[in-house]
Parts: sequence; structure tokens; C-alpha cells
Amino acid sequence: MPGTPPPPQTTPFTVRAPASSANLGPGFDSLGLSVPLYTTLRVTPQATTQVVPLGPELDGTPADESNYVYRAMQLAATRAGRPLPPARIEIETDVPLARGLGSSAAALVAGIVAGNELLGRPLDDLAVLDVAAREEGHPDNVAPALFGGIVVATLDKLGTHYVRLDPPAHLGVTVLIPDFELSTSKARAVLPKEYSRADAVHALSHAALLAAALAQGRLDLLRHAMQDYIHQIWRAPLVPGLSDILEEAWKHGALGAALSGAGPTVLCFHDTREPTAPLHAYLHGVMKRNGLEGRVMDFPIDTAGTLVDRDA
Ligand SMILES: Nc1ncnc2c1ncn2[C@@H]1O[C@H](COP(=O)(O)OP(=O)(O)O)[C@@H](O)[C@H]1O
Ligand SMILES: N[C@@H](CCOP(=O)(O)O)C(=O)O
Repeated sequence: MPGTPPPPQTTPFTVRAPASSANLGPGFDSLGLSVPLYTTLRVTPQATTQVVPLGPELDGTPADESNYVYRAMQLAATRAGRPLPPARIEIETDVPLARGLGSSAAALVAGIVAGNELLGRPLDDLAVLDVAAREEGHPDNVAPALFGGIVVATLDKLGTHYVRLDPPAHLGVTVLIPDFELSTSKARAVLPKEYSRADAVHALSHAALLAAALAQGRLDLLRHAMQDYIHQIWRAPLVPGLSDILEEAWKHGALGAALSGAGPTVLCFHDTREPTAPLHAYLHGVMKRNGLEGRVMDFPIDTAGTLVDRDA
């Protein structure tokens, strides 16, 4: 019936949102892809609200309504103009926090989707994306976290607009995840407030080429298209070894390399038909030279985005 709000969800459900790697070099605040590491919420409608972070990764995150996931659920209620029904919310994640793999975006998107689900789904996907992008201030993590795949997105006063691309065939991701944390706010604070026209033209032309190359599966163009002078040079002092990897990773099998989000994770693309052992050996060598501990992992690009399981 028009005008009747949907009934709230009364049975338990699960929401799973993936990690993401934003920017991909020149696509600052506008381009990202989805990585198969997940934040999972188990939501059980009940008479009172309980927020329960689980597992070592979430040690120290608040177990009350100040938790980022719960605040995200409230954002869905605010956009829908309705109070959030009470529930028990269990939160787990295998996305490492503050490493440039979009843990905050996964928490935010999972929370908004869970809040929307609890309310009986009054918001459509575009409204969920818009709420998430406005909260984060940029759409390049939240769009792939919501839709999966590779996403090009813009956020301005007219709204949030996006195009989702299926990953090209044979494109895989290798990530070097250092053991130290770098908050996105700290890594944004080092960026200049203004850029020259030459830098702007360089950025928009390379971001446009990168989006087109990813859309057409032109893996041969990635290395050139991923050049960036908007954020990586400013952040390099915060990430030992980054400059070397950007310059040299192609010699060890990478199709292209970039700082993942605001760092400190570094992302390389690889061809899934080729062995990645030489790239792993090179990345471990960079860590060793720079006195860093960390992990090197291969992933496919997640294509599912955020999933709701109502039968869980
Ligand atoms: N599942 C979660 N539950 C609660 N807070 C979270 C969760 N995931 C991330 N956060 C918050 O987000 C912060 C990390 O966000 P940020 O600095 O943007 O790095 P990134 O998004 O790259 O991991 C964490 O320190 C924590 O405050
Ligand atoms: N475009 C943003 C992306 C931040 O990603 P995160 O995963 O580090 O939160 C930026 O580069 O600041």
C-alpha cells in the first residue's frame, strides 16, 4: 500500500560486507575494487540493543551504541525517517583495521545494510550507497564494498553516481599488508590542499585511461595508467618501501602497483595465468630491507559485494 512503511524484520539475519582497495593509483576518491576479506554482522531482533564485537581484530572497539557499526545502522534509520528497532548485533571481521583495505567502509556498509534490513528495507541500493558515501566523504571504498567488482563512483551535491565493472579475465590482486596501522585521517592530512593544472590533467587523464583499460580488459595498459601524482608521493614517507614497489614491481611480474587506499597496504595486479612467487619474493625482500613485518597474499577480486542472509 503506498505510504505504508515496510514492516520491520523480526527474525535473525546475517550481513557480510567485503574489504576494498581504493584509488588504484590515479583514481583518488573515485575508483576501487572489492577484496574477499569480510566484516560479518549477526543481527537478532530483541527487546534491547546489545553491541558485541568478537575476535582479536576488534579488541578495543566499543561494545555499546558508540560502535561504528551501530552508528552506521542509525544512519539508515535517519535516512528512512524511522527509529531503529532494538537488536543484538554481533560483529566479526577478518579485514585488518587501518591498513588501507577499507575496514571502516566494510563496517559502515554492513551497518547501513543491516539497519535497512532491520527496518524492512525502506532504502534502495542507491540510497544505501549515498548514505555511506556521504558518511565516509568519498565513495571509492563504500561502492565496491556494496556492489563488489571494480567500481567507478562520484559524490557531489547532486548525489552519488557509479558504474560497476566485472573484473577483467585473468586479473588477480597481490597485496602486501604491513603489520603497522596508518589511519586514513592521518594519511589524508599530509595531502596538499591545491594542485597545479598539470597535476590535475595528469590525474584525470590517467584515471580515465585506467577505468577504460579495466572496462576493456587491457591489462597491458595498467602499468602506465596507474601512475599518480595526487596522493602517493605525499604518502610515500609514511610507507617505507612504497616508492621502490611503485617503480620496480613490474620487473617481478606485477601488471601495475598502487598504494591501497590511504595505506600502508600496497596493491599489485597480477595475471592469474602466471606464477606470483617472484612477486612475493620481491615484496618480502622490500619488507626485509625496510625492517617491516607483514603478509603478502593473493586474492581474486570479490564480485558479490554485500550479502544479506535471512535464513542464517
Ligand atoms: N568492524 C568494525 N567495528 C567497529 N569499528 C571499526 C570496524 N572496522 C573498522 N572500524 C573503525 O575504523 C577504523 C579504521 O578506519 P580507517 O582509518 O579509515 O582505515 P581502513 O578503513 O583503511 O581500515 C578503526 O580504527 C575503527 O575505529
Ligand atoms: N580515497 C581514500 C581511500 C581511503 O581508503 P582506506 O581503505 O585507507 O580507508 C584516500 O586515499 O584517502
